[in-house]
Amino acid sequence: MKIVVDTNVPAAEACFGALGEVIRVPGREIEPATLAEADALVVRSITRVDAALIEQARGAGSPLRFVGTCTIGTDHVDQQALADHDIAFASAPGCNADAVVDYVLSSLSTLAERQDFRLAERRVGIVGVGNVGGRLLERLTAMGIDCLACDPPRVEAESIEAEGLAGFHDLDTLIDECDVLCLHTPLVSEGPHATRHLLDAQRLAALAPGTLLLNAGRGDCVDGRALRQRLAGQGDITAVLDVWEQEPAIDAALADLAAIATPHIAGYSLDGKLRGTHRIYRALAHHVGLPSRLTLEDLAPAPPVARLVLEAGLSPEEALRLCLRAVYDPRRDHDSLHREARRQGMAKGFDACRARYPLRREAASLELVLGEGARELEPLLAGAGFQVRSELQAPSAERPAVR
Ligand SMILES: NC(=O)C1=CN([C@@H]2O[C@H](COP(=O)(O)OP(=O)(O)OC[C@H]3O[C@@H](n4cnc5c(N)ncnc54)[C@H](O)[C@@H]3O)[C@@H](O)[C@H]2O)C=CC1
Ligand SMILES: O=C(O)C(=O)[C@H](O)COP(=O)(O)O
Repeated sequence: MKIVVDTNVPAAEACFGALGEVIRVPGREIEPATLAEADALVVRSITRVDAALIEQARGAGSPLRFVGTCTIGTDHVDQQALADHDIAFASAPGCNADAVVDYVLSSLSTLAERQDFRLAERRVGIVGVGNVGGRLLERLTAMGIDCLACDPPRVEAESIEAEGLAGFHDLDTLIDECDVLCLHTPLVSEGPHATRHLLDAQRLAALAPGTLLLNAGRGDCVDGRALRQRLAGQGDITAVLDVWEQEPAIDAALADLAAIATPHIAGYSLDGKLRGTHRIYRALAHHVGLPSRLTLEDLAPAPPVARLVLEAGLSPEEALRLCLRAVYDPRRDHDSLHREARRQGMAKGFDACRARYPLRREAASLELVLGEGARELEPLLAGAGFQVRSELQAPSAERPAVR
């Protein structure tokens, strides 16, 4: 079996090599000719697996019978076209959701320092309460932060009482009542809950001065032109943008105006990427009737920063920021996007940052040991997703490296 795999998929040789011959191809270079002899295709989100790719590959005799994307989002895959050609499909729901939540928490904490506010005094609106938004809601609530949630498709599909969704609100209520708006919606082009330009010019104009807008869903969910105009004109709101229209050739002027601008890496923890690879490895093995013996734990190395000891002297805000930055500091990715864009132009720079992404682990991989004087930080830091123990307890027997 020949398996074409995007070069940005980690551990592909270890996983897919056990099932067949692995052929590495950069995601943006995958075209019909690449699939001439491929039985399986494994991508991330930058490869458009559309009807044209499938029809031309099949027309030229490609034996393709499986496509897997090691990502949460599936908007780059035309699933109907795959079904029409009897090609199986798998994705990796939730694989990097915790990494995105780390990104959000660390970005908010960084802006709280820069703009001198206390996160605990802000109300956060979460739009799209699935794997990412749901975990964000859980962690923020556990940290004692007031949140409002918006997810009309869920409210419509589920029984409100049974699922405890009574506290959900519509988007315009979040816009009116929240200081921070976090977007975690998929890109849906059609239908009653379409998300393309969900934040359009009108909604962007309705954001109160001082609002902090964070988009880590899909770039097309926000009207980038209107956002650029609001930021350039009034300059009274703050934007944290990880996703963009027309990646990788994104609007450089918008990137300059964003307080934190990153190249679609919110989910780029090693843990998240390995979970994605491993899910697709298992799906492909199942599809071809082979055993999948490798476990996720086989793939993940020990985290480089395994433990921090906190003693008295830090405010809750300082402690939170320090611990979040020990796993992820968004300023690094913001700086590297701007540096690489200056060096090689935006499109190449954007992709270069993603291709050479430094090692990053998730909050759950870091153990925090609280000394006597730091005990009161426990609810905040455990709520933020760290493993927390007090000095007097025995060390935890086993570290959950990747789950
Ligand atoms: N920036 C990054 O690196 C990453 C971005 N993503 C993006 O985040 C999206 C969300 O990820 P998950 O939470 O794992 O997906 P999910 O499918 O678990 O949840 C998405 C939620 O959005 C809701 N939704 C759909 N349309 C909506 C609308 N019009 N208004 C409000 N809510 C709406 C859905 O009902 C669902 O509950 C992915 O589809 C992907 O596009 C995911 C991972 C990494
Ligand atoms: O999982 C998703 O959905 C994402 O957005 C990915 O984390 C993005 O990673 P790439 O596909 O751009 O490598």
